[in-house]
Amino acid sequence: MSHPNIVLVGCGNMGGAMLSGWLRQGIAAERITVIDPSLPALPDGVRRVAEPEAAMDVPAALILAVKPQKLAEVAGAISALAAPQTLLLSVLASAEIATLRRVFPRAGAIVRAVPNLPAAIGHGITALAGEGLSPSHVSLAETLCAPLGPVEWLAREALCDAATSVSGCGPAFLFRFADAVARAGEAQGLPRAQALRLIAETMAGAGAMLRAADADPAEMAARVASPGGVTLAGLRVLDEQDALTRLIADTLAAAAARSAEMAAETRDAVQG
Ligand SMILES: NC(=O)C1=CN([C@@H]2O[C@H](COP(=O)(O)OP(=O)(O)OC[C@H]3O[C@@H](n4cnc5c(N)ncnc54)[C@H](O)[C@@H]3O)[C@@H](O)[C@H]2O)C=CC1
Ligand SMILES: O=C(O)[C@@H]1CCC=N1
Repeated sequence: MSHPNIVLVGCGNMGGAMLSGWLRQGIAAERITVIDPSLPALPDGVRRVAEPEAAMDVPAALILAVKPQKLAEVAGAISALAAPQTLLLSVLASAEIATLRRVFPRAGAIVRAVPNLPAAIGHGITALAGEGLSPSHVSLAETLCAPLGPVEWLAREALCDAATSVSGCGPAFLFRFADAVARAGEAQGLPRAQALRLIAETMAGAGAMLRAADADPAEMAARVASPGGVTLAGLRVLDEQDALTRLIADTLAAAAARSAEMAAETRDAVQG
């Protein structure tokens, strides 16, 4: 199979996870160039430059993985790399396709991706959005994101804020939950490290069951809770006045609102 040539702009947490995934998937290192002024250490064969060079070939895929605040700064330097034969794939939270189109007017197609941190170990999930894409652009976007874990296409770009709040930020919310459980377990006498091992495996196991089963999470909880038993006593606390549901709704609403706000900031920075 011939591999696309790829230019990755920004090789931190997310760009680094994507790069590892492509190499694991068998994409030849020689086909990949990383542009990052911090010049991170890279696997053998991957080309590394601090800034774009005049003689650089136009890539089949240009991946943007810098912080959203850097978009205006990087765009000037790399916009020539996004040509009509190029798929621009951006993982920037809150950079709208219209904003990206404004700074990359010649790009053949633009896809907005919402990945998450477990991508670093191949267990992420990536939500994608794009309009008017050709089958080959859809296929290339999926090839680029598949090494990170499953890929989901969103029905419309406007759902990116919601996807960011659910799965983009989701690992942070679950890490907080694990921390709270470990603290509570510790208060009941368990060593913290052991409490963390217990909750980490419990989250992984419950997640695997949720993914595999055709059941609703409420039914899954009911399978754990024996009538008059221990789980029910705990669930009553979570369910009292919908405490957990309301806390999570407020948490995700705050994240989605910030995502929309950042989209406006990024739009303004680019227009500025
Ligand atoms: N970390 C996460 O869980 C998620 C991150 N994202 C998005 O991924 C993007 C990257 O986030 P992280 O990887 O966490 O950030 P990071 O800070 O780990 O990586 C950013 C990289 O960009 C590089 N960089 C800075 N200026 C540059 C320039 N002018 N040209 C090229 N490279 C430059 C930095 O040296 C760094 O290596 C962000 O836009 C974020 O919204 C999206 C979903 C989840
Ligand atoms: O916190 C952020 O802005 C990014 C987007 C989702 C996860 N990290």
